[in-house]
Amino acid sequence: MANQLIKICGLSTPETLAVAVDAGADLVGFVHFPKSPRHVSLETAGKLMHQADGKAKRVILTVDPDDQLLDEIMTVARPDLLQLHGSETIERTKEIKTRYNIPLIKALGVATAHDLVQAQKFEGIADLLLLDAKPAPTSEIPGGNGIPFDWELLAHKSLGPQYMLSGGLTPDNIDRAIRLTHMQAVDVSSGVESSRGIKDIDKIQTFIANARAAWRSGV
Ligand SMILES: O=C(O)c1ccccc1N[C@@H]1O[C@H](COP(=O)(O)O)[C@@H](O)[C@H]1O
Repeated sequence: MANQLIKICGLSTPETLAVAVDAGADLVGFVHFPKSPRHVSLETAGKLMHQADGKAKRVILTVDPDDQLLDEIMTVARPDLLQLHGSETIERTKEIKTRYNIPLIKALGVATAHDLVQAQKFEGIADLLLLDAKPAPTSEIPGGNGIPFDWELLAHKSLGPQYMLSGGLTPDNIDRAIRLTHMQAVDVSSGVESSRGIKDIDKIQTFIANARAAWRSGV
């Protein structure tokens, strides 16, 4: 994979997937979590994955999956990477890595500097550590809520290339987010939608162009 990574998550149609891939997304994500407005069945995910084969790395996002679901994901959808976006512990993450031997993205909620210390404990266990805002207590879903956390927490850190920034990123704020945090990997879902769960072609293209421009300018 490239040094700088852009992941477009929550894709659910062939048209928007094609736009993301053509615009240069490095990773494309499919959400398999029934409470999400972006949920796709594993059969649909499998078809979308086939479409993106060889063009972008394909990610299935799940929340606290048990082994039965993971077995199904590996057989039916066959992703390149698995995103764990629940409260999977270090032990559970290690167990999944050992059992399935697949690159893992582990999402970690951030609200304070202490959360970054907690996130660092997953270094070397998951392949990418996705820093996301913590969901509101009333939220139905643990991510994909379009909420940013305080990027100033990352401003004077030099986190390695295994860290990925997410949470409330948009085409309008991605330049500032990259300049402030110096992150080399970013992930977006809500910020490239016209309404909840509906991806917007222009926003996908602009997000990717703006992220690449920020990195090109030397941050
Ligand atoms: O997108 C979802 O519906 C979703 C559901 C359950 C867990 C995570 C989900 N999305 C991920 O959340 C982050 C941030 O998203 P946003 O850009 O703030 O909307 C991102 O990694 C999505 O992949």
